[in-house]
Amino acid sequence: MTHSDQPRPLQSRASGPLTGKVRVPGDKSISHRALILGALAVGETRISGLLEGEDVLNTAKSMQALGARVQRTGDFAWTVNGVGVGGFAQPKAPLDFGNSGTGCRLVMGAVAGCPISAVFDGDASLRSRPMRRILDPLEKMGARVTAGEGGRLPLTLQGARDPLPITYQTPVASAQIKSAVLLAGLAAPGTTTVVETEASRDHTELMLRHFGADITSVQEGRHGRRITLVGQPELHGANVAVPADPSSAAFPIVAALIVEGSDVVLSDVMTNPLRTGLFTTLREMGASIEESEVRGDAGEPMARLRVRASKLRGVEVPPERAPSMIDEYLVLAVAASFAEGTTIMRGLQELRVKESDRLEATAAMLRVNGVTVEVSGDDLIVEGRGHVPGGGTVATHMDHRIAMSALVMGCASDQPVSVDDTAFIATSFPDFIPMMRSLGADFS
Ligand SMILES: O=C(O)C1=C[C@@H](OP(=O)(O)O)[C@@H](O)[C@H](O)C1
Ligand SMILES: C=C(OP(=O)(O)O)C(=O)O
Repeated sequence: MTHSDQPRPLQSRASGPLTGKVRVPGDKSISHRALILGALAVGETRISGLLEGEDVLNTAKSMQALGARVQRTGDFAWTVNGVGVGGFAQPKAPLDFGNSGTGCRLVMGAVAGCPISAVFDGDASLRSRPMRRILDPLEKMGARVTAGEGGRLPLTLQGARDPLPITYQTPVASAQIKSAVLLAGLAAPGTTTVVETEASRDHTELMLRHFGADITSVQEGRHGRRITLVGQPELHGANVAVPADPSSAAFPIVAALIVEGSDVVLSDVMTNPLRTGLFTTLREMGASIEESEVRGDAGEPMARLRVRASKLRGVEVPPERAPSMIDEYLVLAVAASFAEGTTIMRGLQELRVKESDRLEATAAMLRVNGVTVEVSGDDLIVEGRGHVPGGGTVATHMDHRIAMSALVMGCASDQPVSVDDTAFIATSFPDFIPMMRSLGADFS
């Protein structure tokens, strides 16, 4: 487990305009994948801009424990010398993924295609999250699992000696399920197919192609995808430049929108359309977010974003947008609290199985700060009044995104907003507090 320290509370109070230019850290999803694919490739992978947050560092450690050589060569610069598809060694100790669902679930997929056994574990938050959604397809591919009730961590996964290729329809839109199946499918002969009715982030597909795999993705139905991977490729080491994480950028963006007079620039923000639902929604609410310097690397687009304080209005966010902004609803709810009018966010059932029950935790964060909010089934309804009273203490429940969202809320609320613990921010955005202070935020 990663956090045994005392909780680190913090208070956020209204400040003058936020101004300046920042680059938020590397994308978390891409960072995990670069380490894992580097470990499954033959030869050297050089990664620049890696997110050096606890979640990703735990994935790096697990790759090392499975036999890859992982080295830090400079600031955010890492090399991985891989073992080849199916080549993981038996780890000598349990693999500890801390707070990270992505690291744990993707590595389960990679291990499922190797004839080794590994124990997977994590912190109290990760131990409470569902793993059956990953274990079910991996068992179909030949892996064997010994787990506690409901397939929770800690669990032992015995990879398949002769993994079977499968066609798998994901039960929920989840890039973690899709990626686990594809990573296991690398070691299987023939083709592994994943069908999703709602497209989820496609970083695994893009990066597999970049490392030399034969993988195709075609539209399936209105919003879905059918992804087909040819098994047993020789992946070759590659260079990966990790763009800035749009899910981390979301926090300074919303802060700039709600603090009067703000003008903030964010460089290299990844703008993969399967990740930009928040930007679409904020623009519908009236946000001024200008894109320039648009470019791409290894299939991942990125841009410079200029964000200026804006008068926001309430909107309705359709359920089919959820996969492209699944981690951003917490901070969207903060923006919605400062808007004029009602914001309805539909189809948020997946928020209940993140680092915390984010649907209830978001509602509690707003309520304790004087915002009228309702959870109705899987929908979140926020009554925006153009200002937020604040004055509350937010329970973060081992969840980095609750802590950061609450601190953003305090940047413009009438009274300061307190959070009970900022320690988990280090899982995804270690420099969040100093970076926000550099823009002018008042955290103390
Ligand atoms: O594949 C990924 O990198 C991620 C997928 C999403 O989870 P689900 O696959 O559970 O939707 C997201 O919430 C998580 O932060 C990162
Ligand atoms: C859900 C998240 O991550 P994970 O599933 O990797 O724990 C997140 O970062 O918001």
